[in-house]
Amino acid sequence: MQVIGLTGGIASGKSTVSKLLKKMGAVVIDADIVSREIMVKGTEAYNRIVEYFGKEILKEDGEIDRKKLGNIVFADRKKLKKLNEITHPIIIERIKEKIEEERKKNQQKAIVLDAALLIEMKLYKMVDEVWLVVVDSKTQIKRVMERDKLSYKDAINRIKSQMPLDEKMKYADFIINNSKDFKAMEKQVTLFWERFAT
Ligand SMILES: CC(C)(COP(=O)(O)OP(=O)(O)OC[C@H]1O[C@@H](n2cnc3c(N)ncnc32)[C@H](O)[C@@H]1O)[C@@H](O)C(=O)NCCC(=O)NCCS
Ligand SMILES: Nc1ncnc2c1ncn2[C@@H]1O[C@H](COP(=O)(O)OP(=O)(O)OP(=O)(O)O)[C@@H](O)[C@H]1O
Repeated sequence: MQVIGLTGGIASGKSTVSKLLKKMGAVVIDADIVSREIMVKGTEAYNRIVEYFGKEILKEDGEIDRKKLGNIVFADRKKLKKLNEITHPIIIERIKEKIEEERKKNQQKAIVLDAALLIEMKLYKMVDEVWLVVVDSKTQIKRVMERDKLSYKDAINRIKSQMPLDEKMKYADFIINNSKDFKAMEKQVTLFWERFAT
């Protein structure tokens, strides 16, 4: 079974595109969900994160307060680097396993790996094609601010913590422009999917 690596900057529309691909018959592996699963209470990642960031980042139930941790790491490059060092090797291993599990089941038309950091984490090496969702900078800032209820400055900080779009473009086999409405995006995705799945 072929694997599509779906990537793009924060709030570019990856989840929106992957929902559509799911309807069309793909199974989706979401790297953000994997990143949540590998740091629940009691895991190796959890222990190392608490050791480095302190108990202040925990909620009352002892789980990691992701909003708090996000606010810390997206404002401090060194701390983000540390969080990445702790989590990325574990996320990569878990994604590899998930791809293998889906390959064995062989129930869907394709596997979609939805990962904002597909290039940064070198996950693109595991996929057959890279699809990049792009959005113009103004629209991206607006969507981040609205969806995540962030200030302009915080939205910019998050966008800047990722690889610049022109760098990502070098790795892309196909580019989905999501600066316009849902319909315009759907049209492009349908065309790419028809070519891919037939
Ligand atoms: C910082 C954390 C706690 C914030 O959690 P939160 O639930 O608020 O956000 P969520 O995980 O859903 O991520 C939302 C978006 O933020 C961006 N983002 C997440 N992690 C990173 C990172 N390490 N570097 C740059 N951007 C990131 C992505 O665009 C992602 O889609 C969380 O993102 C995290 O643990 N990140 C480290 C693991 C990681 O790199 N995950 C992304 C795998 S592709
Ligand atoms: N074409 C569009 N027109 C208007 N709003 C859109 C469009 N595509 C996506 N959005 C909205 O923009 C926001 C970001 O989209 P989405 O959550 O799919 O991005 P993402 O790339 O998965 O984000 P992240 O990297 O944070 O996981 C959402 O609120 C979504 O509803």
